[in-house]
Amino acid sequence: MPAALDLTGVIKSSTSPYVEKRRQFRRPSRYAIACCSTVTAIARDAAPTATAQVERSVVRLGLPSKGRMAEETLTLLKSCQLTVRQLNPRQYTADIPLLPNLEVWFQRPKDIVRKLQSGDLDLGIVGYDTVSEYGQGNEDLVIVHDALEYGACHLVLAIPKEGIFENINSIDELSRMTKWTAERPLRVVTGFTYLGPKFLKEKGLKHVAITTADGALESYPAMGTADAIVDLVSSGTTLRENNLEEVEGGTVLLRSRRFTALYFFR
Ligand SMILES: Nc1ncnc2c1ncn2[C@@H]1O[C@H](COP(=O)(O)OP(=O)(O)OP(=O)(O)O)[C@@H](O)[C@H]1O
Ligand SMILES: O=P(O)(O)OC[C@H]1O[C@H](OP(=O)(O)OP(=O)(O)O)[C@H](O)[C@@H]1O
Repeated sequence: MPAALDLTGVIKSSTSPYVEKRRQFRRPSRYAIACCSTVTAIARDAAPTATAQVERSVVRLGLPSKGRMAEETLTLLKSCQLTVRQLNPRQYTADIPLLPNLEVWFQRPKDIVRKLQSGDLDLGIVGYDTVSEYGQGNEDLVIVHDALEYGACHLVLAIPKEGIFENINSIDELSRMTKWTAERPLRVVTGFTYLGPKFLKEKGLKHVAITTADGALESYPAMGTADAIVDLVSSGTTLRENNLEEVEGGTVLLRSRRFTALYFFR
C-alpha cells in the first residue's frame, strides 16, 4: 500500500521539518519556538497578556478516539509499522514505540482540528469534512499527507423523493420553488452549521432556516421537523432507506480517495 509506506516517513520526520516549518510561518502572537521541537503555545483567543505556555519536547499526534475513523486509522498506522501502544483503552494518551519523540492523543475529530489550531497538537489525522467545518477555511491547516485512502464520503444536500419534492431534482429547481418565504423557509437540519448555510447561500437559496442535531438526521423529514438535510453520505444506504435523495448540484464536499489526511497547523 503506497500510502502506508509514505506515511511512515512523514510521521518519522515530523519532529524536525514541521517544527522548522513553524519557525518559517510562525506568528508571534500564537507561537514561539523555544528550541527544536519545543513549542510554546499561546491561547488563540486569550488576551495578549494571558498566555498559557505549554513547554513540550515531543511532537503530539492527534488520532480519532472513537467513531468511524478510529479503527481504520490504527490499522493504517500498524500497516506502516507504526503500531500505536495504548496501555489502557480508557486513557487518552498512547505512544508509538518506533517514534520515541512522539505522543499520541486520542481526541474526537472536531477536537483534533481545534487543538491543531490552538497548538495543543502538532499533527492530526482527520477527514476533510471536519477540517472544513471546524477550520472554517483556515489556510494554516496544511495537509501533510492526503492519500490515506479510507473514510471517503460526500457532504450533500438531500430531500425527500416524494411529496412536495417529487418533481424537484436540482438545487436550481429547489431555489425556484415559490413555497419558501421568510415566514415559511426551507428547514434544513445539519451537523455542519458552518458549511451548510454557507453552501446554501452561495447557491442562491434565500429563505432557509438551519437547525442542528447530532445524528439520525435522515429521520427529520419523515418526522416533519425538517424539509431537507445536509449530511455525510458514503454508501448511500441511509438516504435510500429513509426515502431521501441527493439533490443535483447539492454536493457541499466531494468524496475523494484523499478525503482523510494527516494535517499540520503552521
Ligand atoms: N458514512 C459516513 N458517515 C459519517 N462519517 C463518515 C462516513 N464515512 C466516513 N466518515 C468520516 O468519519 C468521520 C467521523 O465520523 P463519526 O460519525 O465517527 O464522527 P464523530 O466526529 O465521532 O461524530 P460526533 O462527534 O458528532 O459523534 C467523519 O467526519 C468523516 O470524515
Ligand atoms: O451513506 P451511508 O453509508 O449510509 O452513511 C451515511 C450515514 O452515516 C453517518 O451516520 P452515522 O452512522 O455515523 O450515525 P449518526 O447518524 O448517528 O451520526 C452519516 O451521518 C449518515 O447518516
